[in-house]
Amino acid sequence: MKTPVIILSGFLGSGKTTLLLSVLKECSARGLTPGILMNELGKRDVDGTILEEQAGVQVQKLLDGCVCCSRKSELPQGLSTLLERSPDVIVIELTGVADPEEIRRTLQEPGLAGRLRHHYTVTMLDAENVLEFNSRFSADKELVRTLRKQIESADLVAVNKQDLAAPGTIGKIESMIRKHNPEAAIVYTEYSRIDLSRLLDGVNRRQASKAAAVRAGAQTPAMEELSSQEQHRFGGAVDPAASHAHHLAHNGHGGGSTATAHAHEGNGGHGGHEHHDEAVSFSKVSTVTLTFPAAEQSPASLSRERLEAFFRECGDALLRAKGHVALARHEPVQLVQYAGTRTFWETSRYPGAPYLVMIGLNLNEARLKERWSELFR
Ligand SMILES: Nc1nc2c(ncn2[C@@H]2O[C@H](COP(=O)(O)OP(=O)(O)OP(=O)(O)O)[C@@H](O)[C@H]2O)c(=O)[nH]1
Repeated sequence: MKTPVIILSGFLGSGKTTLLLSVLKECSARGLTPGILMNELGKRDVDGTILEEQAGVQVQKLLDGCVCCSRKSELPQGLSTLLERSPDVIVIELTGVADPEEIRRTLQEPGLAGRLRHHYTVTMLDAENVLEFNSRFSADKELVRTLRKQIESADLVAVNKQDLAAPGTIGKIESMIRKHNPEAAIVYTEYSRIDLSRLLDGVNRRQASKAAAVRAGAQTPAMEELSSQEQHRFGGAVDPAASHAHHLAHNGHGGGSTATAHAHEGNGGHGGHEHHDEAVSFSKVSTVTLTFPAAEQSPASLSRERLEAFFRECGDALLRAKGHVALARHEPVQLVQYAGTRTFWETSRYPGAPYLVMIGLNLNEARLKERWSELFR
């Protein structure tokens, strides 16, 4: 029996992890065992920690790069590791700059095609900001193209953050989605609350299906049938030419001809991963991880206001920030999330050393680190 795979896609901060948390709850209510694969651009795993903390699940993590390009060769191994745990369904949360179509192609590779089937792709959109992306990212054509592909390859587009959207924008967003994807279902959500039967209907418990198959004296044909329907719906087998074109495109734009350009972590973040020489990349998105000085070296320490001003100072270059931060006045450690120009705060139970991951376009790492250290003077 092939294991169904759900792909969660969408730009940075659009609500993928929020959706994943409700998918996990629903899996639990349905008695399903999920396998989670989470990909992060940065070296630190903020979202995986949230899932482990809030949903108590084990997460297979692929950090420090994107599984649609620089970390692509690690995806099959990550999926195989998950399959060893015999999950009923696998959910892949992509980075905000991943092309879900590349993941679908990987699922069709020999070695995986017989064990996995694509079940559903959901793309989350940030209703407050999505209409500005084309002009905001006009200098990074590959990023614009990837965001378009996220919409094109979705079975369901969730226009999230309705509470923050300006009146009158919804019609424009819907027209934009329809231009790129005439068939996808569209839903309008707050905090990624969607009808999860769309995603989970057709996902069965392995044990239950096995028993049914034994009773029927046959394999479970329904699953295999769905798989071929899916293949038909999405154009059948992998088109090697299309795949090749994608990689040429990766190579040809944005000046990023090496893997380090896509999710480059300053400070040699990609060292030690031998596949990088052959990987290609496209976007100018990069990450920088900021750490905290020891408490005794930072008597003035950090406040929420100063940190929010620090984010604002980065301007349009900053796309996303997240981390567990230690603040002044003995406040408990905070999970801070900067997404779409807003900052969200939550008390964190993260027990490790505090840190902050900054994700942006052409981030100036040296300048960022200098300004960061000034916050503690
Ligand atoms: N106001 C508001 N905030 C939301 C909504 N959905 C999600 N958020 C918040 O937006 C922030 C980012 O949400 P995530 O679910 O982490 O987004 P993501 O797409 O997983 O982010 P990355 O993995 O970094 O790309 C979090 O602080 C969420 O609580 C919404 O509908 N309204």
